[in-house]
Amino acid sequence: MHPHDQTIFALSSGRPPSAIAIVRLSGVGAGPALQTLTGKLPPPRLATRALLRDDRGDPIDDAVVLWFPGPASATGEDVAELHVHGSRAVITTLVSLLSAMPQMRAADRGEFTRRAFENGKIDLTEAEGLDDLIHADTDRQRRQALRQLKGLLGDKARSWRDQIIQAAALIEAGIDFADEGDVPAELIAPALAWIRQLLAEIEEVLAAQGRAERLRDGLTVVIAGPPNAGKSTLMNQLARREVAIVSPHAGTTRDLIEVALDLDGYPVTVIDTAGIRQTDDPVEQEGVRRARDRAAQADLVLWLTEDDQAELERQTDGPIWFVRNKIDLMITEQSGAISVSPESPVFAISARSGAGMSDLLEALVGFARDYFGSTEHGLITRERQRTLLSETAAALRRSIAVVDLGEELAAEELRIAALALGRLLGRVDVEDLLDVIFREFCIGK
Ligand SMILES: Nc1nc2c(ncn2[C@@H]2O[C@H](COP(=O)(O)OP(=O)(O)OP(=O)(O)O)[C@@H](O)[C@H]2O)c(=O)[nH]1
Ligand SMILES: [K+]
Ligand SMILES: [Mg+2]
Repeated sequence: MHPHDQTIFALSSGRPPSAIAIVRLSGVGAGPALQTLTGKLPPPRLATRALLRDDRGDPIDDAVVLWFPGPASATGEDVAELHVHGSRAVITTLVSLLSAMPQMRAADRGEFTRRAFENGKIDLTEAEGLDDLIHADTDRQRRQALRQLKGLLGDKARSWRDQIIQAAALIEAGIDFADEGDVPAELIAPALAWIRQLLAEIEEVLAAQGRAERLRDGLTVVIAGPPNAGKSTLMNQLARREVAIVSPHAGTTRDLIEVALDLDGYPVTVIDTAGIRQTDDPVEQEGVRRARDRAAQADLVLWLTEDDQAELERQTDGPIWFVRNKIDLMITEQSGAISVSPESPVFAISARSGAGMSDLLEALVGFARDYFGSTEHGLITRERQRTLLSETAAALRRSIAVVDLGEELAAEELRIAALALGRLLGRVDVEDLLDVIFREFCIGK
């Protein structure tokens, strides 16, 4: 336990006004605060109606309060929740009353979760899962975050760490036995077999990753092409609202315009760009420069033109789909996927009428499916986790490689492997890291 002398509080629900607002408190002062506001402590873990009063005894609000005495609470400390009416006036009054109480202050970002972590309620991978869950935009992201929150990676890491420590103990026992000469092979062989088995498991998890990290970040699709091709019109079609200005004037779009889409559960960011052409207008030149830059970093470029002879400008080594627009103006109106060659498909659409859009959307969903792959079993969702797991695997590999040179060297590598897993779980020297991780959280979480 890391007892904090400060009690923290925060508005844990969204921005007021709202129907109901939840103010959460954690720390030794949570009980006294509840008592001061309501006159008495309610029974634990039971939603209880109570009239909140200020320090002069004037009523603030008719509320529902909850009392979770520690350590059986979310943070491991005493926790109180005040469910009040979500008006700015009620919340302001409540916050100023709480702030005036001794040893009581507003919580930093993620501070409730940090206390839960410090009190051993969750490990670091679960904290990361919690953060992902709060920020999940799509269903697939939500499911992935929930897997992490359930501690699947944490459970694995804990079990690997315990086994590595046991394998190291086997080897070290051998070293102690062998006062002179070599450690008996009967002790080393099973330890080595065990390490190989663990290495294989970790490598399997590492191989399945990458995809899961992608799901966190999403896929970027850039719409590029010559001016007036209808890029902004297509953008609006995909977004199903008027995010970008459309006009017959060539050079309308200058800035990059982004929308976040949920394509069949996959998070996709679509970016509309300035029409690419030679121009003397310095503002438009800057727009063209940004368009080229962004296209070069895209996971997929939709090169939109209204002329099927048009030159495709290749700014990226990545995939480019050729999309011919304004087919409503053509005599032969073939719409949809014209060529289904997977490397360079060609589509014909009318961004204005929507003709051919369903084929294009279907192809985009297919692209997203391939890009993200099967994420159902991905356990790693962050660079931090991948780096530490790779370090673990590397140390295990080295321990196998050096065992012939000396058992002490192998045991040392195993300690390094166990340490990396300890960091993954947040058990060892991660103090500096904690600030970085929890700063990303919401206030009140
Ligand atoms: N007939 C027809 N007109 C279209 C279609 N798509 C876009 N337009 C028209 O083409 C003109 C240019 O459309 P925008 O969406 O502004 O084109 P843009 O590529 O974003 O243009 P810039 O931002 O200037 O590069 C507008 O007048 C649109 O209404 C289409 O499918 N059919
Ligand atoms: K335009
Ligand atoms: Mg435009």
